[in-house]
Formats: sequence, C-alpha cells, structure tokens
Amino acid sequence: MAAGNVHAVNVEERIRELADQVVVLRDAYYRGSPLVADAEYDAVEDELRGLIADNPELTPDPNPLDQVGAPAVLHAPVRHSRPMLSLEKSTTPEQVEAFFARFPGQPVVVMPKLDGLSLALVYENGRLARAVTRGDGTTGDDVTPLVRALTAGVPARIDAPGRVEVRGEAVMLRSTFAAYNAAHADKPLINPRNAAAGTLRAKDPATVAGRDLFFFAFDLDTSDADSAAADLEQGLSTLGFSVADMRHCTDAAAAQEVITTIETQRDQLDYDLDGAVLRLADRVAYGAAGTRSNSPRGALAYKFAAEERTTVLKAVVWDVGKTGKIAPVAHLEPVFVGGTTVTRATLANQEVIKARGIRIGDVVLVRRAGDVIPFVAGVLDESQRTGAEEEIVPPVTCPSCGQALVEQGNSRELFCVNVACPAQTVRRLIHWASRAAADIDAIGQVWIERLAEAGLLENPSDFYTLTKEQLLEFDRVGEVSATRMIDSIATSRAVGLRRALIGLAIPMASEGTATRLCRAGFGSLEEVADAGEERLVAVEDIGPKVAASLTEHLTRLRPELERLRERGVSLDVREEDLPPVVSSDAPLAGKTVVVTGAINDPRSGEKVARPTFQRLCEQAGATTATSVSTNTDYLITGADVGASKLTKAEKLGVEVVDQSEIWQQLIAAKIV
Ligand SMILES: NC(=O)c1ccc[n+]([C@@H]2O[C@H](COP(=O)([O-])OP(=O)(O)OC[C@H]3O[C@@H](n4cnc5c(N)ncnc54)[C@H](O)[C@@H]3O)[C@@H](O)[C@H]2O)c1
Ligand SMILES: [Zn+2]
Repeated sequence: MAAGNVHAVNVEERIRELADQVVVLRDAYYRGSPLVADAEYDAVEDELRGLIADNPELTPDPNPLDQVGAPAVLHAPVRHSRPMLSLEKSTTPEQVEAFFARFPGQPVVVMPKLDGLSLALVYENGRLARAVTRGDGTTGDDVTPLVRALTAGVPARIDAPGRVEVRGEAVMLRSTFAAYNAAHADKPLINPRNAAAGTLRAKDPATVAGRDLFFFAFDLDTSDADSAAADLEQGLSTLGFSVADMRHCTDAAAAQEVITTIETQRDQLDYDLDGAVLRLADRVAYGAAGTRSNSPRGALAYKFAAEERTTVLKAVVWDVGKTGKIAPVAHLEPVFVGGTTVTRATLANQEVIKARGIRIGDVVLVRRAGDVIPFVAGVLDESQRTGAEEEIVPPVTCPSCGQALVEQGNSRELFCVNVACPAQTVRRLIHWASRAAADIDAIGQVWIERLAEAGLLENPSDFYTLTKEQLLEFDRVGEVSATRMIDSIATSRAVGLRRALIGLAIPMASEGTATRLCRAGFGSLEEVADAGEERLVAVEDIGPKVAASLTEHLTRLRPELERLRERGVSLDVREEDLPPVVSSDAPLAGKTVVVTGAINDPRSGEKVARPTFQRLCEQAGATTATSVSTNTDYLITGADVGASKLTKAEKLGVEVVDQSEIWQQLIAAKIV
C-alpha cells in the first residue's frame, strides 16, 4: 500500500474525529458545563482548521468551523437584525500587518477581547426594548428581565431616536467573582465567563442574586444614520455607555504596541480578557467591509496565553502556615498557565474541596488570573474518571507537631494552635527575615531551615545572637558568606515598629494595620502591646477582632520583645512610617483620594510611579485609598483609565479629577 493512501485515510478520519469533537465540546460549553479548558478546545479547532486548509477536498459538510457556537435551548427566541458573529483569530504581528494592509488609510481601534458573553441591546425611541444573547448567531434568547435586574452599564433610556442597537460583552468583574465565591464557599462559581453565561440563563432571577454583571459596549448600529457619530467610540460614549477600552491606531506597529500594553496590564484589570480585538474605527467602513460565513471582515481577534488549563492533580499536601493555618496545597502535573509553569495551586479549604468535588488523580481546571495565586477551580469532566481517584481527606492532627487541629469559621479552616509547632516556627522565622519585615536578605529559606534544625534559631531574636564562628561550622559556608550573613542581620536591627509588627505575623493584623498604628501615633511595639483593645479600636480601620488579636499575641510575645530589645533591635517608629508633615494650607487636606491610570509629571512629561504620586498627595494633606468607596472624595485619573473604575465612581457620586488639576495644586503649594 502506498504511504500516501494511508496518510489520506488517516487525515480524513482525523478530520471527522476533530469535527465531532468540536460539536461535542461546543454543545457542552454552551450548555454551561464545559468539558475542557478554552485553550484545549482552541487546540482542537486549530488542528481541524490546519488540516482543512491543507486538504480542502476533505472539508466536512456541514463544517462546524463555519458555524457560530450555539446554546442548546432557547427559552424566548428573538431573531437578530443582523447576525452576531464570531471573530477571525490571529496570534502573530504578521497577521496584524495583513489586517491593516486590507484597509489602507482606515483608522483602527484596539481593545481588550472581554471574556463574558455577548449581548445585543435594542433601543426603540430611546427606551430599552430588548436584551438578547448571541444564540446561534441568527437567533438569540430574550433575557431582558435578567439584564435589567443584574447588569450594570445598561441604561434604561438613551437620548436617540428610532431604532438603536448596541452590542457588547456582559462580564462578571473579577472582584464580584471573588466576593461571590468567598460568600458562597458551598456553591462556588468556576470562572467569571461561565458565571456570566450561567447568570443570564437563569429562569428565576432570585436564584442568581448577587451575581452582578457589567456591560461593556463595542458595537453600534442606528436606523437614523445621523443620530450618532461615525466614530464607534465617540458614538457609544455620547449615548452614555461604558465603552470597551478602545485606543485608536493608524498603523500596525502602533496597534501591536497597544496589544502588548493590554497583555501586560491584564493582571491589573478587574475583568478577564482572552485577547485583543482590532476593528475599523469608522462605523460606515466597518459595515461596508462585510462578513465571511461566521466572522466580520472589519475586525480581527488577537489571542493571548491562556489563564486556565486542565492538568492532573497528583497529590494534596496540607501545609502549616506561619499563623498555624493548615492549608491544602495541590501538587500538579506541570502546566503552562497565566504565563508561567504552575506545579502548585491552592485548594482553599476543606469546604471548597467538598463543594467542587475534587479528588486526587482528577483532571482539574487550574486558573491563574490577575494577581491571584493559582487555584484549582474544579473538575470539568467527571466522565474521565477511572475509579482510581482518591478522596481528599483533611488531617485531624498537625502534620508537623502532631497536635490535634481545631476548626474555625464557616469554611471550617484548620488550625494548629501549638505555639511551639516546628513548622510554624520555621515559617515565622522565614517571615521575619522577609523583605516586608526585617529584610535579612543574605539568609534564604533553606538556611533558615538548616539553622532551625541545628537548634540555633527558634525565635526572631535568635538571629541576633548568631556568630560568624557558628555559621562557619556549616558545610559550604566560607568567610565571605558568613560575613555577609552577619552584616545582613546587623542591618536588620533597624527594623522599627511597622516592619517588626509585620514580621511577627500576628493573625489578622495586616501590613495596613501596622502602617495605621504608626500613623496613629504609637511610638513603639511595647506601646501597642500595652495599649489595650479600647485604645486600639480607636485607630481608623482597626476593628475589635484585630485589636483582640494584637493584644493577645503581643502579650504572649512580651518576653520575645524584651529579648529583641536586649539584642539591639529597634522596635520604635521610624521617620518613614509617619505621615508626612502637612502644611496648614495643604490643598488636599481632609480629602480621601484614589489614584488610577498612568501618572506623568506635566513639567517633564516623565512617568511617575503611582506610590510616589500617592505620597505627594499625602504631603498635600490627602489620605490615599486603593479602591473607590462611598468615603472617597476624589478619583484622580491619569492616562488610560479603565471604564469600570469610572463607572463605579459615577455610581457612588465620587468626583473625578484629572491629574493635571492635582499637579497644578501640588506645584502652587510648592510640594513639587
Ligand atoms: N471550553 C470549551 O469546551 C469551549 C467550547 C467552545 C468554545 N469555547 C470558547 O468560546 C470561544 C468561542 O469563540 P466565539 O465564537 O464564541 O467567540 P470568539 O472567540 O470568536 O469571539 C467572538 C466574541 O468575542 C466577544 N468579544 C469580546 N470582546 C469583544 C470586542 N471588544 N469586540 C468584539 N467582540 C468581542 C463577543 O462576545 C463575540 O461574540 C473561544 O474562546 C473558545 O475557546 C470553549
Ligand atoms: Zn503543629
């Protein structure tokens, strides 16, 4: 038999196999229970597309790649005025260049490819008439009541005559997703996209209460051509929509730069995105470019690395933390996700493991998005189980010291309360030496473990009795490294109140707590230990639980504080931990501000780091906060501000102030 024939038969079979897989995977996905991660589904599509391109005569009929993925059931079908399509995908700069080459001279907007579900909002004479899902692209589901109840960013009225159709993406913000899962450990959502789709599939809005969504607009169609601007972004924002973050570009190089910016800023955004979208900025030009079987010609998607992948859960190790919390850590078959290779992920606590039904040996979905540590989001396809999977059994005694564990809170978190627990001892020593605390940078984790094992370290104060001679007795320690270690310890004696408090790892006391105590006028760690709960709760943002924990643990640590003092360690407040001296005519006195966007000094044009600018605002009398709340007076905006922060400010009635205005005040007050 000729080799060519074997090949042909195999290719034909493979194409059929892949096409069948696409149908099955899409069906499960659009029913709300995906069987694989998106990246794995995309790989199936890519292989199929590649084989069909090389063997056009073997194109399956029907070809699933020419269809828009559709949900199985439609409750209230509505036909779209024009099809809602998929997007052509690209992954290389050459493909971006080819897109620009197709439309010479046309300006293009580049925006995030939001990961939610698309919606069409139809307005008739200024009133929201219908909100419809994409469905199979031709016919979608009418989800108006759910959208009205749960989706922010969908105005009930707009100022435009006739029929106006606005399309965009309904997403669950990452902050909403995290808050919802924290409050519903027994019913966690798997990821924001699935959560958004599931929410708008609900039959009864009551069952999805708290699952708030946000609508970002990216498409506009008007019956009356003159009723909105030709520029897409301008048209949408004039009508009052939160527009997907669009940047105008006139050539491929500029677009590529924006794509890179979106990808690098991805972790700081409050929504999931799986790529960037390029699209003709002019609405008439976009319409005139027309469509292919399932995608518009005037747009192109650029795909980013996946933030979710599936892999095998090999084992679960219960890890003892510095406060005695015993947390389940997933050991995984290495997997590339969120830009790095992940081998460990958190499983949160025993309630979450139970709710997600995870077993050892399962193929699990791992999610690493934003600055959140990787976590195991669940098991997608239970039919892959072989029967050899094992239950995850929480320990009843401490894996380090053997003492019986205690359970705390609704999530039944496990704690070892033995203050002499060796694992906790080592964790606490490592924490004391870490950058945010004493910063003993010449002694790494491995050395701390070794020194603790040798009986030389038990408490942080023991660092300060170590001698060069003791260190030289260890293998592979020479004169140079021993001297470096001792010098590094000596430098750390200046640690001071704020960082020493961080270093002592008191349960519930955060870095913010330490900062606030310094600013509230506490002069030393002993003063905090002696203050009593009443004086502590008087400090802004310190509640009764934190105050009780501080008092209890600092009382217990009293002898340790004495030892630290005796060994020359400063526990007094440091200049840098105090609020800046504010002059009487400070322009921002008494104001609470949030800074967002890119900050530049208008005099030099140079970029200014956000913490530096915040410090300047503080010197002008302001208190800085990280997120907009009802307490915020001003949202100070730099360049490229995301729509979600602005909308939130608007909702809460917070005044939005451009950075230029603040710079003028800083300059006038001679702060800069
Ligand atoms: N896990 C699975 O088993 C599985 C199965 C099927 C599909 N999927 C996933 O679903 C997607 C399928 O592709 P698709 O056709 O639904 O969408 P697509 O990736 O082709 O993109 C089209 C969609 O992008 C959205 N979008 C977001 N931001 C946009 C913007 N700024 N401008 C225009 N559109 C924007 C719109 O909702 C639009 O419908 C892929 O991400 C795929 O991985 C996964
Ligand atoms: Zn223990």
